[in-house]
Amino acid sequence: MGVIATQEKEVFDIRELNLWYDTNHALKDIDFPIHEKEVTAIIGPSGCGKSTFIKTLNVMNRTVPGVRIQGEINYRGKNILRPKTDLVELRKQVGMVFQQATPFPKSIYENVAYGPKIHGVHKKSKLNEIVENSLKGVALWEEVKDRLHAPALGLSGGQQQRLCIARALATEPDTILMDEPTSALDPISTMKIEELILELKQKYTIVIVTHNMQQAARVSDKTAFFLMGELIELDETKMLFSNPSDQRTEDYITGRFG
Ligand SMILES: Nc1ncnc2c1ncn2[C@@H]1O[C@H](COP(=O)(O)OP(=O)(O)OP(=O)(O)O)[C@@H](O)[C@H]1O
Repeated sequence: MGVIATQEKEVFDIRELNLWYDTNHALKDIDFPIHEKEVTAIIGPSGCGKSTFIKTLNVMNRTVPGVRIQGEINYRGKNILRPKTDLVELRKQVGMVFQQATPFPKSIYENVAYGPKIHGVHKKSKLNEIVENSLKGVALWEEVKDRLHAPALGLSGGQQQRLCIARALATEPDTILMDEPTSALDPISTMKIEELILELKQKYTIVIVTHNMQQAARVSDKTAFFLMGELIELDETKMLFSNPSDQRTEDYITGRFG
């Protein structure tokens, strides 16, 4: 595995993470640091454990029947796999955006205001401010400011995905997890999300699962290559794509399999 010599601040420090779905050993002894205000991309062939890994970062898969998780996921110094972790608070800090944009069947405004309301913000002027700032944060404000109370499901796919990112921003997170956020989008909407990712990393730590190696190369600082549940290589993106240290990484990025 490529070694990263770094003084950067760790947001996640994952140690010997193992996950089984019944007898299927889906994540194997993963050691993985994730650094602040960087974009970390996860690549690898179908079924290698990318989604499983990213979902584990905000403990989304603990309730899947038959799941068993071992090891440590230290987030800002605390092991979030401990049973007493406050998952509502964790997910406020570590937001998630999925492959299919999943707005609630409510207005654009309500989609963004929902999270802050759950966390106790009820003052209308404060909610208005959060909605405006979050939508500006994803470059959607100009497109929707005159129809904030229209149904979110009336937006285009790309707009819906940006709305979902705005919804994640509304709770003032620290980290945003993105599981193939552009795989259902056309090239222009994809480009907008990629531009957004590069802007968001000024303020947030981002982890993105992608099938698309060019996308990983365009948006990420670090790239991790998974294969059959193992983390094969984690390195600076430029290094991983130009001079991988593991033959399996080289075979994958040069299209010999996958
Ligand atoms: N909810 C689940 N229940 C049982 N097994 C699962 C579940 N989710 C994933 N798996 C299994 O875990 C392994 C890793 O799957 P995962 O979805 O994490 O891979 P992936 O790399 O994200 O794949 P893809 O690129 O196709 O989305 C696979 O063998 C898959 O069948």
